[in-house]
Amino acid sequence: MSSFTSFLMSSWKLSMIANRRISSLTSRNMCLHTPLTVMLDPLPAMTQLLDRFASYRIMNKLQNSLRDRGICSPPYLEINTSDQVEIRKAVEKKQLNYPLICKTRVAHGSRSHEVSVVMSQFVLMLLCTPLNSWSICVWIPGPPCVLQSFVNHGAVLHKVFVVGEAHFTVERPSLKNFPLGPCDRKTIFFNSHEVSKPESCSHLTALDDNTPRLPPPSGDVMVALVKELRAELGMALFGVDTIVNIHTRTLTIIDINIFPGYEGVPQFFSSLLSHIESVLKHRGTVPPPREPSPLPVPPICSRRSGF
Ligand SMILES: Nc1ncnc2c1ncn2[C@@H]1O[C@H](COP(=O)(O)OP(=O)(O)OP(=O)(O)O)[C@@H](O)[C@H]1O
Ligand SMILES: O=P(O)(O)O[C@H]1[C@H](OP(=O)(O)O)[C@@H](OP(=O)(O)O)[C@@H](O)[C@@H](O)[C@@H]1OP(=O)(O)O
Ligand SMILES: [Mg+2]
Repeated sequence: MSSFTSFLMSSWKLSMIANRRISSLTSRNMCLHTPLTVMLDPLPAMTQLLDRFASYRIMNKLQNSLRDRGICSPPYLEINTSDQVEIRKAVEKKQLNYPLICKTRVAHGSRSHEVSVVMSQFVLMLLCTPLNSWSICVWIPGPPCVLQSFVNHGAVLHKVFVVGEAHFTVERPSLKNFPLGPCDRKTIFFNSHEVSKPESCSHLTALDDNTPRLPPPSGDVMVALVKELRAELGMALFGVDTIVNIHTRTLTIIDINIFPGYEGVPQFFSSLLSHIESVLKHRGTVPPPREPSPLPVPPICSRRSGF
């Protein structure tokens, strides 16, 4: 790793540590100094979703409690190293399936939506070689990042927008199906906002006409997912991105977002007002939301500890 990259990594780690301290101090201070201030969502709960390592652990934990409802999240690995042998071993041990989708550890911000789909072990290695210190200039995700098994889902994303007790599901374009298993296709690089915004129109989302369309996920399953996630996160304003596996029909969680855009939800403003009214009405009568609990640490591909 170049000294420049180390410098970036150290700054980022420091800023993450500082952010955590600031966010916990800020929320405490705000409540102490302005007792009339009502926090709609606790800052520590929001801060954890800036880090995909944390949000993927939550998704992984959730699938244990929701497996009976046919909900899961794809297997993934936290990557903290450029050591190719170590990464290859970890991918094999965790039984991740190619293609693999690679996302930055930091989940929000302009550099956080550069994603790649890696088709084979060989290309995966290239991504993680010193080449990547150079490729940081074009923002190809490299360590720290997550590798997640790609799930074929017929190019439809079901975005769930949560506002307190209410939630709304909108369909968005998404990545098309790819052949399962390693193959010698080139790695695909894209920005998530080019494929999954309402107006997105990309060759990466274009399906053959004869690809069957799956029915949308059942309302009951969505209710169960949102209920569990609200309790787990201790939050009321967030988004969860889901897809339906075309082979198993399982509802699959791929991402959780802090206070998303709610685009395509005309009821957002009225729902937010109802939520605020409800929060004010029950103020002091309900226990404060849970602090984020320490999560079990999954296999990490690293010789260093995280931050
Ligand atoms: N495991 C997966 N299997 C198949 N497709 C996936 C998977 N993960 C992500 N995708 C595709 O990649 C897109 C971007 O992924 P993701 O939502 O994790 O990125 P993001 O940058 O956090 O996006 P957003 O800004 O919407 O939060 C998804 O909308 C979906 O099309
Ligand atoms: O608000 P911004 O433009 O910054 O973008 C946010 C975007 O909201 P938008 O819909 O208003 O664009 C969200 O999209 P939807 O889930 O709602 O589709 C989601 O992608 C966030 O990750 C983005 O936050 P960022 O990572 O950039 O901080
Ligand atoms: Mg996201």
